[in-house]
Amino acid sequence: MIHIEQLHKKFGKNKVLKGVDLDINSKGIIAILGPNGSGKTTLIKSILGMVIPDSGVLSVNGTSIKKNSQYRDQIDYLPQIANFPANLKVKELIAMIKDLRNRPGEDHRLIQLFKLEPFLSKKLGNLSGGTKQKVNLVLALMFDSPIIILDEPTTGLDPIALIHLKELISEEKVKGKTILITSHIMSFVEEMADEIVFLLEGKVYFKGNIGALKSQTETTNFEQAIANLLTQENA
Ligand SMILES: Nc1ncnc2c1ncn2[C@@H]1O[C@H](COP(=O)(O)OP(=O)(O)OP(=O)(O)O)[C@@H](O)[C@H]1O
Repeated sequence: MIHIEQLHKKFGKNKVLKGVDLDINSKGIIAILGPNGSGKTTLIKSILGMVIPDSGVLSVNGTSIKKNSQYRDQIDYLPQIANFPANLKVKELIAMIKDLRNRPGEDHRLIQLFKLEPFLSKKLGNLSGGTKQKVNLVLALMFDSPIIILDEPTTGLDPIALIHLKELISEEKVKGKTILITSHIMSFVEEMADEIVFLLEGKVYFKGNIGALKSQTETTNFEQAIANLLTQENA
């Protein structure tokens, strides 16, 4: 489904990805974890064609993504920081994105779920951070694509919205989708993820399920297991 081989990316002298090898063939929820600045967003953006790697192989569904943009229609993406045009109204942005993707979207259900009706005629620049994130989620989840990539989806959400988000992600998983998620909220990851990919020093340092991670790091506490991975690296 997603095949990555020896992916390298540097920004100036900053070598961020230093030979990432990663195959994602399974359906379900894959959490991409790693310390701040470890290259999670860079990796995600490389898959999306938003960052051009310096070298390496990257293919989605068997087709190299080089000079190819068609594959992106198979992916729904939630960016970590949504830079919405401040003067646009929420309903105008939703209509614009539906128009751009030229596909019907399930926006009404998501608007209802996140109780966004009172905000539809408000300008994006006037919304709170959490409300902006709910709009971000509507835009990412309203299309029915087989691959979903969510960069820090829980940011700013209140507990009710977080419950709805978890339900939505679980529904997509049941439909047989592949869902890549980055998050620093370990309780969220432990509850949701089928598989962990841990980036460190520009490479995939660990890939496996939570049980394997816990046994490798000799702890039953997930947060501690992640901390132990880092200590193992420094040992
Ligand atoms: N467009 C860019 N130009 C220059 N440096 C960049 C650019 N994008 C990312 N970087 C650098 O690449 C490194 C990795 O950033 P990235 O956002 O991929 O990390 P991350 O693992 O997603 O971090 P976080 O957990 O903080 O979100 C950082 O040092 C960052 O400053």
